[in-house]
Amino acid sequence: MALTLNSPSGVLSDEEECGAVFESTAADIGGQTPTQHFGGPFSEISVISPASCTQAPARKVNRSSDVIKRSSDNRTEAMKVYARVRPLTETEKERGEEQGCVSVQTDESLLLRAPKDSHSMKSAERGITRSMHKFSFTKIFGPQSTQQDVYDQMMQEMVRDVLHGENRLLYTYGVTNSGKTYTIQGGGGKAGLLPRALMSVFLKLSGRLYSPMDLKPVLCQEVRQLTTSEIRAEEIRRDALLKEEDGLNLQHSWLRGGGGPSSSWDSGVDGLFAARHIATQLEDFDVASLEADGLSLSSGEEFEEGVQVSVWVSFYEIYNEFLYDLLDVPPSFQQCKRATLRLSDDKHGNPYVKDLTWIHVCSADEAWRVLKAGRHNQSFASTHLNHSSSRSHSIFTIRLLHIKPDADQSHCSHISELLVCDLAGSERCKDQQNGERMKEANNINTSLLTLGRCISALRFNQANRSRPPQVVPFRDSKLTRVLQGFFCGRGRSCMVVNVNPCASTYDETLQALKFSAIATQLVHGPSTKTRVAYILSLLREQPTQQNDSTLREEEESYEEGDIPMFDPEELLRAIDVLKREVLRQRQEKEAVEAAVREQVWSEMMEVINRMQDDFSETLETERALMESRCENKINNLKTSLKKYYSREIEERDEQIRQLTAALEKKKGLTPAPIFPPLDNTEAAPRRSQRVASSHLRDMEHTQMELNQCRMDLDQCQAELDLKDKELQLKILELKRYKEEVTLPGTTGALTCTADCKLEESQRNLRQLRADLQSLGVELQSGERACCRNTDGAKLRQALATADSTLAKQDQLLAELYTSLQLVKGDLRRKAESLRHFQSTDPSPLSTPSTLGSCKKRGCAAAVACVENQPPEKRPFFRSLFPPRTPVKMPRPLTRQRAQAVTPYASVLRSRQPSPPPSPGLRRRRFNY
Ligand SMILES: Nc1ncnc2c1ncn2[C@@H]1O[C@H](COP(=O)(O)OP(=O)(O)OP(=O)(O)O)[C@@H](O)[C@H]1O
Repeated sequence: MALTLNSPSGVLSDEEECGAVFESTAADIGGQTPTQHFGGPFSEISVISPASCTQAPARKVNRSSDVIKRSSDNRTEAMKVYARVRPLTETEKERGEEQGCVSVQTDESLLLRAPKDSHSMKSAERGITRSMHKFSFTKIFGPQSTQQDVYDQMMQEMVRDVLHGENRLLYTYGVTNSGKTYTIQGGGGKAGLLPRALMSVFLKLSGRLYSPMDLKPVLCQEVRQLTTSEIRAEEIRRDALLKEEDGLNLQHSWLRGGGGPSSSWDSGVDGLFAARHIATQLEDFDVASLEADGLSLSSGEEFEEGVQVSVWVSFYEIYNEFLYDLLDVPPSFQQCKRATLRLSDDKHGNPYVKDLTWIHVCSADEAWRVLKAGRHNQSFASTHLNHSSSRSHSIFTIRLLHIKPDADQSHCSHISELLVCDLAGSERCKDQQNGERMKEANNINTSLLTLGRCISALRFNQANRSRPPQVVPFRDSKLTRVLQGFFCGRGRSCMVVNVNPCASTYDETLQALKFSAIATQLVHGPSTKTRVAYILSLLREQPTQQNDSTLREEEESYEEGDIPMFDPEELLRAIDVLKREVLRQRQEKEAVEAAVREQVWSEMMEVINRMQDDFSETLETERALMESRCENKINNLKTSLKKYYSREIEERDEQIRQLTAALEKKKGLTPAPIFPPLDNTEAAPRRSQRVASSHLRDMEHTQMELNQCRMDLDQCQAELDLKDKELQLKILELKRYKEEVTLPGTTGALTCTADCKLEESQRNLRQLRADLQSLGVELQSGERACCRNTDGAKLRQALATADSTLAKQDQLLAELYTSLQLVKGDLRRKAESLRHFQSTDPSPLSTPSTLGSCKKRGCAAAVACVENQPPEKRPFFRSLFPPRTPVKMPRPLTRQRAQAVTPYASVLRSRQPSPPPSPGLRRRRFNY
């Protein structure tokens, strides 16, 4: 059972990160399909060289945007990897190679099943690997796909891009005998991609071909102006090559007829020979008969007005890690040693094949004949898998010089090229019986392995941009050095994986597909013209009238690494470019910084919001807790206050009831309860109601106290009236005493009675004063309590009236005392005269009783000496607080007796024992 995996290759958008599948195994053994993803943005693949070519030293190449109207290189694109499965031949079917090990499931999905005798199946049976593998590609061409299908869906776009001035690379990869050469060049009467591309190019360039040979490509991608002699030499070279190709065709025909010896030449390395007669597989089909592809490139539409294109081709091979020029015609077909080519770097670091032969071609037929001539020089060998197996990597290049013809001197404005690389097939070395073939296989595998390592390193660097980059081993093989530019931004590449469906080559096919899976991870970055190589390309010497020798010297100087002198204008241009680059990079960094800041800000806001929510929750919990605690405290306080005030009110009500009872008892009435007993079972009112009722109760209480004070005052007034009456009576009694004293017989008795009455009056007065003092204290507190009430003024008025009354009474008493003193003095005189009279004339009046009474009078006189002082006139309230001098009481009144004396005293006593209110209570009562 096969599982469908992600389709990675070629379907990544520009902005997508590479999440492609490397390979997958499936499921017939019950394992879950493992996928390997490679992340990381592939914004660019290369920074080494610019996408477009460097400029020729000999000509001032205007690479302005008017030439390149279409620039698809300004965006990233995943590397396109195609797969092509060739059909099985009848022979292979007879050998039993058809075991269904390769099957195309969809246009993008290829399934490999390990055949029973394969190494993979053995490993799968041991549980090491899986028996099924599934691969995804940009597009899969099955066995029924024609060359035209492959060209239309794969090559056509590349040709168009090259015509538009871009660089493209097409290379085939696969095991030997898988159809690589067939795909590139064709076979069996079917033209491959290359002849079709040539045909397409020349069809599109019809009417725009630049026929003179005066401009020739040199170095990596530069142009040199040829002299007339050089042009002649180039013409001779081309004609010779075409003639050779014609001759080879004749020889080929003769050879195909079975006559003549096969020619071979020394490849130049260790006496290896390439079997030249094998190079007869390329069909001699007529490229001119090829149909024009669907690519519409109407004249004048895609090119700038006046621009013409000069087409040059080159063909070389990498054989056993040596480069051979396939267009360098040997002097004869005799055995000779081929010259090897050198790989060099220009001053910008771009590798190029030194002394490579470039042939100017004016038609597809000429180009095709050149290719065929070169192919006759290519190294082939007959292996046990392929009787005409390519033993080298062949690279055919079509280079287009975009030229603006000028009356004086034409100049090249742009160069683009198409590289078509037919790689040698990988194979097992142990299968090779021949030592040469084994060495070839080793070198082929080594170079292909290096290509795989380079792609892996590039993929790693793209996927892990934050980590230190891996060194890409381009220099480990000639093949990777030649192709390096296309992996580093010079242009885009396209890979065709040819699949041999034979069961016997299953293991090698699997390895090739795994390698291609790595390649699908690569992304081509934008080839900006602000890269280092491009900027350096601007810093070149201004071409002057350089002749050939100068150019040759210059070319040599590049190899020697000499530093040329730069033109000031070019330097200024380079500075402008650098400024723009700095600006661009700054904008990029700012965009990245803004994105990072945005991300950090959003994350911080998330954290802050979370913290805020947590704090709010905690705050809410704390608030609820505090509220419940405060509620409990308030309830407790309410309960305790309620109890306290209930007790307080009950006590006061009790006191009031007692006072009322005492008052009513005095008045002879039945007491009625003023306040009903507090009902504790009532529902507790609300706090505001409680406060209001508390205030009301306090007001009522104060009102009651005022009423009580008023009653006390009335009582005092009544007592004072009573005292006044008693004083009037006493005055009358004193008058009577006077009258009695004037009578000798009754003087003593009257005096004693007057003394007694006087003493009693004095005692009553003292008691009255003490009571008034207590009343004053009470009134002061009542006055403070009632200072805000309207009744306070009345109370104060009443008190002032009482004060004046008492002052009058004091004055009256003083006058009474004075009168009494006079009476006493008169009595004493009378007593003296009486004693004198008795001593001279004893009389019955001198009885012991009389003496006793005299003694009593003497005592009374002594007491009178002390007490009969005139009372000090003081204000009433000051008199209420006399100095605490002990008063000598003739008959001291006990407290109980004082209480029992008058009801007013009992009223005062009832107000004494009340405990002082607590400060809180006092505040509560008065502070509102
Ligand atoms: N799509 C195809 N349709 C028909 N025949 C094909 C196809 N592909 C390959 N062949 C045939 O298979 C044989 C081998 O093809 P080819 O020589 O191109 O393989 P190769 O991969 O280039 O081998 P090597 O790497 O050894 O050079 C040829 O005879 C070719 O005609």
